[in-house]
Amino acid sequence: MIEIENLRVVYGAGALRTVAVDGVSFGVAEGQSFGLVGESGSGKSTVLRAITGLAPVSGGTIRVAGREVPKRRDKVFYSQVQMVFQDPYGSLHPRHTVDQILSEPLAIHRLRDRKDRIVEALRQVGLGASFRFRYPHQLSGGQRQRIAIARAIILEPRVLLLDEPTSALDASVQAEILNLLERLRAERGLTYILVSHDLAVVAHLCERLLVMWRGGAVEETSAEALRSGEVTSDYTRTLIRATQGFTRAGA
Ligand SMILES: Nc1ncnc2c1ncn2[C@@H]1O[C@H](COP(=O)(O)OP(=O)(O)OP(=O)(O)O)[C@@H](O)[C@H]1O
Repeated sequence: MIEIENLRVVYGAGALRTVAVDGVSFGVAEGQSFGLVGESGSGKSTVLRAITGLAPVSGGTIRVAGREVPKRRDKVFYSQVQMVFQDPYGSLHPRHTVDQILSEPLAIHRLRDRKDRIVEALRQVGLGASFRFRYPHQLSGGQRQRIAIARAIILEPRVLLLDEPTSALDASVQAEILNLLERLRAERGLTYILVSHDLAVVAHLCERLLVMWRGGAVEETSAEALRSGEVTSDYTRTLIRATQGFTRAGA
């Protein structure tokens, strides 16, 4: 479903030039959940932003469902690929109701039956129809993230790019959102790429993952190998040790 080959992303120029991602390659089969892990600044978010057209790709190729993505991502791309960000408050327009927030992608894609689609998307994320008339500040953090997920699935995409989707939430709400994401993937055959600094979250949701360091790929491995410690690189071993609670959560 997704093929990334030799991806390179360079921000800025001159003294401000930063090579954020260099020579990263991986593939994700349809229906699979793939994790990107690594310390802060390793380039995880940049990979997602490059796929969705929010970061400057200066080398390599990105294919979605066999098609190389066009330089300017088009409607076909956004009907296949949607992104969920870490901070649901920042990503939802504060003066728009849930109805307006969920209507926007439907209007852009000229889809009919908007009310029915909105009520159905709310149902899918476990919220009732009355939530249509609320503003983001009238929602809890978990409900806001459910709205962000509803907005991402309302166009019925095949791929969700999840950038730290539970990091801003309390532990109990985190678990609810992870369960919701797992259920949606199972029901809809969605393909996920999940960025998280939390190895327990990645091991819970993903079968395979790529460990990144300073913009490069350290190793591709499985959640199973993470849990049992059967990884090949010293860096991954250090990352496992540094992640507090991982052994507990993964045990
Ligand atoms: N818009 C930008 N302009 C310039 N440099 C950027 C920009 N966004 C990210 N970078 C740089 O690119 C590198 C990778 O950042 P990125 O956000 O992808 O890392 P990350 O692994 O997702 O980290 P975190 O978990 O802290 O978000 C960092 O050195 C960062 O400073």
